[in-house]
Amino acid sequence: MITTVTLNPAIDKTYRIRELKCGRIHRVQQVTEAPGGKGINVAKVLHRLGQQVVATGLIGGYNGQRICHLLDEMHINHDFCRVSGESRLCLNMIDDQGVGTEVLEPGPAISPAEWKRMKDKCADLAKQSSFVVFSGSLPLGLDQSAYQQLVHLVQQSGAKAVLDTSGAAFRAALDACPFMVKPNLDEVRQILGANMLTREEIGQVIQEWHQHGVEWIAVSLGAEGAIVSRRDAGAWLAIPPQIEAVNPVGSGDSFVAGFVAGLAEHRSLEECIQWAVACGAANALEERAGEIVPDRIREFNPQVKLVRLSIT
Ligand SMILES: Nc1ncnc2c1ncn2[C@@H]1O[C@H](COP(=O)(O)OP(=O)(O)OP(=O)(O)O)[C@@H](O)[C@H]1O
Ligand SMILES: O=P(O)(O)OC[C@@]1(O)O[C@H](CO)[C@@H](O)[C@@H]1O
Repeated sequence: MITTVTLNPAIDKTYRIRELKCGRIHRVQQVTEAPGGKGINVAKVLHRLGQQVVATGLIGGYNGQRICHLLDEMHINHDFCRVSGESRLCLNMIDDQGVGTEVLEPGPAISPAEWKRMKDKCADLAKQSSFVVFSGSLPLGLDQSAYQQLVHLVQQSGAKAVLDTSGAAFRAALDACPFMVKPNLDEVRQILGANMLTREEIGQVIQEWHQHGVEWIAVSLGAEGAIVSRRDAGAWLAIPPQIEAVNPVGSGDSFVAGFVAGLAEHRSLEECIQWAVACGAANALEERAGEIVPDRIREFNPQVKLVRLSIT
């Protein structure tokens, strides 16, 4: 079984708007709604790939009920910790040019008792899981060490932790040596406090994280693909097929899902990378995050190019 942990789930709303301008009234052309938050997107893709998955995390209020209802409709197993606050709404407004503008609520405030229940649930689910995937931002009230605590706890029970988050929470979690991390390039820049990064500088960071004990590192680069590195095995630049993206929100989550599905099926290193990149590209063609078409992944998979890099 694979467990996905979303500490800050969301109802993802996508608005199609002709032209977005501050200070104006906008009439929405089309509205779509989906259960979201990064870990929930990972669960949706894993489910589509035929993996046995359970989605957990902290969920509350009417939005929380709605998220559970939407997951039930998709036949996705979930086992969330209920909290007293209201789960958030995340808005993505896409204009006629295809430019997306995201507005993300902070999420509810979590009490120490709610956090304790979350840790207990993670420990229980980890005992039944080969992989536990942690994705997304932290809701209010949680310490920046939240992922560090959870990664430590699940890896103690033998499951492998995969982490996709940003900022201080990411930095702190590195101390617990997650099995895999997947920041995007902006997140790496933010972690290092750098505006620009050369390929060599990305290589140095990857080396540093490997030395820390992280086995797999993927730095995703949007339409340009990803740099993926395995400790003691080297690094690759993976280039996706060129596509006309519809909505790339959730491509990172789809990448993580594809990668973990490959690992769970004991596929080769190259196959895991290609599958992940194909999933990311397939997601970018859908209106809703994580609702990829498996046939499209099979179509894209052989089109993903792998170039060996000499950065590690
Ligand atoms: N426009 C695109 N065309 C082809 N492939 C894409 C495109 N956008 C994303 N991908 C694929 O998906 C992967 C992940 O995308 P990206 O780097 O945007 O992740 P992210 O920023 O973490 O996304 P999110 O946080 O919205 O899930 C990329 O490495 C790439 O392989
Ligand atoms: O605030 P976070 O957790 O960093 O990001 C939340 C979010 O933008 O990420 C997903 C796409 O990756 C969306 O489903 C969701 O709304």
